[in-house]
Amino acid sequence: AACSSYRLRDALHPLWQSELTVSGGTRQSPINIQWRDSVYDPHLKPLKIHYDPTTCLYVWNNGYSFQVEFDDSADKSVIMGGPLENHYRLKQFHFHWGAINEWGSEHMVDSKVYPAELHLVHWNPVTSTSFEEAIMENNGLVVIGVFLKLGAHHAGLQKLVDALPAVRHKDAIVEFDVFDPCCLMPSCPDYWTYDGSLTTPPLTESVTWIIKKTPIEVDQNQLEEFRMLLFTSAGEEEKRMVDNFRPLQPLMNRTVRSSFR
Ligand SMILES: CCCSc1c(F)c(F)c(S(=O)(=O)NC)c(F)c1F
Ligand SMILES: [Zn+2]
Repeated sequence: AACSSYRLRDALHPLWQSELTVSGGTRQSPINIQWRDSVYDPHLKPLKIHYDPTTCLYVWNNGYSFQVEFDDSADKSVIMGGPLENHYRLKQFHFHWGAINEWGSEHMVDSKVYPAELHLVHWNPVTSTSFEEAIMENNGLVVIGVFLKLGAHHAGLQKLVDALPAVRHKDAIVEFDVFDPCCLMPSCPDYWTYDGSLTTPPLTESVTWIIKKTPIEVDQNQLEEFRMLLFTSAGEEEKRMVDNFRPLQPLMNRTVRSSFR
C-alpha cells in the first residue's frame, strides 16, 4: 500500500496536474499544521454557528467536487465569533478526497493526512456586496475545514450521499432542500485558525481558515460513494472524481493560532 505520507502531486484533474502557483503568493493553502508550533490565543472566542436548514438550495457537480449551495441573500445562515470581527454568510460547502483512504485531505496535522476534508465557505457581507467580490477581498472569505476519518456510519451525511448518483457527471444538479450542515460539525469546539487562500483557482489570498481539531467519522461505503463521482461530463470518457486536493503549500511568515491549550 502507498506510504501514508505519499501525496499524489500530479492528480488526474487538470487543476492539479501542474503545480498550481500564484506568483508571489505569501499566504497559500493548504498547509501542514504543526501542533507544537501553533500558538494558543486566549482572545479567540468560541465559534458561533447559526445555519437555517431551509436556506439549502441544491447539490451540483462542478467538475472538481460536489457542492451544496445555499441562499445567501440574507443573514440567515451565518457564523460569527472565533477570530472573526463580524458575521459571515454561508454560501456553499464541498469536499476534497482521495482515491484510497491513505490520503485525500488538503490540510494535514503533524503530517497526518485524512481520507477527506469538508469545506464550508462563507463570505463577509459587511465588506463585500457579493460572494464573487468577497473572493477577491483580503479576508473576504472564511472557510471552516472539518477532517473526515474512517469510522462509524454518519447518518447526517447519508442524506447527501444518497443524492450523489444524481450528480455523477460534471454540471449535473439536483434539488436538495432542508439540510442542516451543523450535523457535519464535530461537537468539540477546538480549532486552529490561520490566514490563507482558496485551494482552487483563482487561489486568491482572501481566506481566514478555521480548521476543526476533531474529525467527524464516516464509513467506507460513504467514502466509496464520493469516489464514484466523475470529473467528466456525460458522454465524455469517464474520469473518476478522486484526489481533488491541492498539494501542501509553504507556511512562509505565518503563525497558526489555536483556540485551545
Ligand atoms: C471561484 C470560487 C468558487 S467557490 C469555492 C470553491 F468552489 C472551492 F472549491 C474553494 S476551495 O478553495 O477549494 N476550498 C476552500 C473555495 F474556497 C471557494 F470559494
Ligand atoms: Zn475546498
